[in-house]
Amino acid sequence: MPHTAVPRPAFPAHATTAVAARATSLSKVYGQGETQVVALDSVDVEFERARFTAIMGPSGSGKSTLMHCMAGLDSISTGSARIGDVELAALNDKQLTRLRRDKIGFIFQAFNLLPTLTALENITLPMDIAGRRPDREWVSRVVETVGLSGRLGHRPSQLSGGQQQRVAVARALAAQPEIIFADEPTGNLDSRSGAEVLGFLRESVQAMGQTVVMVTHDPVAAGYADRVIFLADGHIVDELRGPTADTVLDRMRMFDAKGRTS
Ligand SMILES: Nc1ncnc2c1ncn2[C@@H]1O[C@H](COP(=O)(O)OP(=O)(O)OP(=O)(O)O)[C@@H](O)[C@H]1O
Repeated sequence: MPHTAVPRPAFPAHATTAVAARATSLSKVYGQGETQVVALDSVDVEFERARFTAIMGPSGSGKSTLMHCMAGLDSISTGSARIGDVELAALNDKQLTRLRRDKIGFIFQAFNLLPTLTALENITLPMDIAGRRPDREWVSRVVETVGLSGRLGHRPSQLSGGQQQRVAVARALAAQPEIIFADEPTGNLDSRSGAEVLGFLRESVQAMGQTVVMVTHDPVAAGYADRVIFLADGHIVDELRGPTADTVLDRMRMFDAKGRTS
């Protein structure tokens, strides 16, 4: 389906790149000596702009580590992690904080909303902190897309889990980040609310040209993505384009069978 071109603000240096984020020979080692764990072992991956990528793999395979390293939440050991053309390892703490604030959106399993603020205040909070004036038209479009129009004055405690997660999705989308990283964003939701949230993420990619990278264990969630990459033992072992829940499940079964026979 064609993507609607949406004017994007602020980051002309990246506007021509088709890749929103890239890892090259990225390794991450925790600890030293006997307790050393190689969480990522020379990973090469590109996250294409205006695409929805899911990261899957067994527990401990390195999914969260990859996401945290790419999002500048964790340092890398060797190799390279870039957002657009920016090499994360070259930034000092202050620059990294600014990059995360200005260019990256986060959606976590816990919604991380501030209880004393309304839904709308939560949505615009990152921009308020950054001293950026929210683009009202854009925020309205996001709010409408995620179906929150009638709930903007509510505080998180007055919203259902699904609605709270939609606020978290809207908060990530409203600032028009270069890339959104989502860690099990539907893990705490019932299947209907989860489907809604995934539908909104899908819509944000398709209609708004957003780039989304999502860690998930759920083949149904991965079926909303354009592409699934599979991690095992800190390596990317496979990828699937145009996945469906069934093809993802088949691929996972294949890995399980291999794991049992090898
Ligand atoms: N801070 C840390 N210190 C030491 N080891 C760590 C740390 N964080 C992660 N690890 C190890 O790195 C490996 C990869 O962990 P990671 O959390 O990335 O896996 P995951 O695929 O996200 O797992 P899960 O699906 O269970 O969340 C694991 O062996 C884990 O124990």
